[in-house]
Amino acid sequence: MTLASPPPSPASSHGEAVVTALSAEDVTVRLGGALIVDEVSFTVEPGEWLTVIGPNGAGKSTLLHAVAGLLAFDGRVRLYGDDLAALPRRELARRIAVVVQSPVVPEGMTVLDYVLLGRTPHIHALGRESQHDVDVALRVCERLDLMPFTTRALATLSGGERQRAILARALAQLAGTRQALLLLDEPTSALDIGHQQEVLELVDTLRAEEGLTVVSTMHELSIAGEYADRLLLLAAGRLAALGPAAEVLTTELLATHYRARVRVIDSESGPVVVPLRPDRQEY
Ligand SMILES: Nc1ncnc2c1ncn2[C@@H]1O[C@H](COP(=O)(O)OP(=O)(O)OP(=O)(O)O)[C@@H](O)[C@H]1O
Repeated sequence: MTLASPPPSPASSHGEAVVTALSAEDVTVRLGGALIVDEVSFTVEPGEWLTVIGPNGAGKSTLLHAVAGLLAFDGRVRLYGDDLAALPRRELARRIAVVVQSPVVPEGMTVLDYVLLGRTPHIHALGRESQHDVDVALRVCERLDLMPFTTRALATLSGGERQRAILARALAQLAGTRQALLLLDEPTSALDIGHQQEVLELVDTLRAEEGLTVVSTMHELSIAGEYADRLLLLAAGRLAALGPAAEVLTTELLATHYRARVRVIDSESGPVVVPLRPDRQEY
């Protein structure tokens, strides 16, 4: 069953061979006169999961919003070779779905109607959603175990259920779209560890099954390292490190950029970051 983008095509819409899903070149964002993101460059391959980490205020959300085309920036972002600045907004909305930290949810809106909002870029101006759009929304709800909640107001859901509904809207948005990108800003910040796992496993499954390319931000470093193929460490708006978790989650880098004293334990699933109390040498 296809919910999101089918496995990416090896060619861009211009016909040339393209292997990179997302390419950011010298992305720079200024807000209120301040330099928030400073010449950040990176690439993400189709089906890859890149997670941006970094201390509070480093510019993670700002970078994600720039890549989503939601913020003005200098530099260049390409989506499967297509310059983001040249893409019509409607196409952008079909190809990039963003799950923001606290989305504005219309009061009283049911889960199904909220998920259907994801189909907006696919509906003709002044048109209504088609039966196909409703079918897509229902399939996504089914996939995310939301069927018992479709007629419930979103506001009445628990944090974990609501997070699944927000993800469902994003997946409904990308359904049937080739060369799509899922951007997740702190997708698990309000969730307990069980629900964190549930949401992240789901994204990972969809990535494997549908070839979704994912870029997220996250504070939980060990979990970020466990799910992402690579981590991008952002510090004061600049790229401080980029690579597999084992290369980025080091005591030295975390001490320098987070001012944190931590112990990094190697485990089967990757590095586990444990805070070290000042009066303790070891756990
Ligand atoms: N409109 C604005 N004008 C001026 N500064 C802004 C504006 N919006 C955000 N900032 C600043 O940009 C910096 C980066 O914010 P951003 O939300 O991108 O950081 P973050 O790394 O996602 O932080 P956190 O981990 O705390 O969520 C912060 O210092 C914030 O105060």
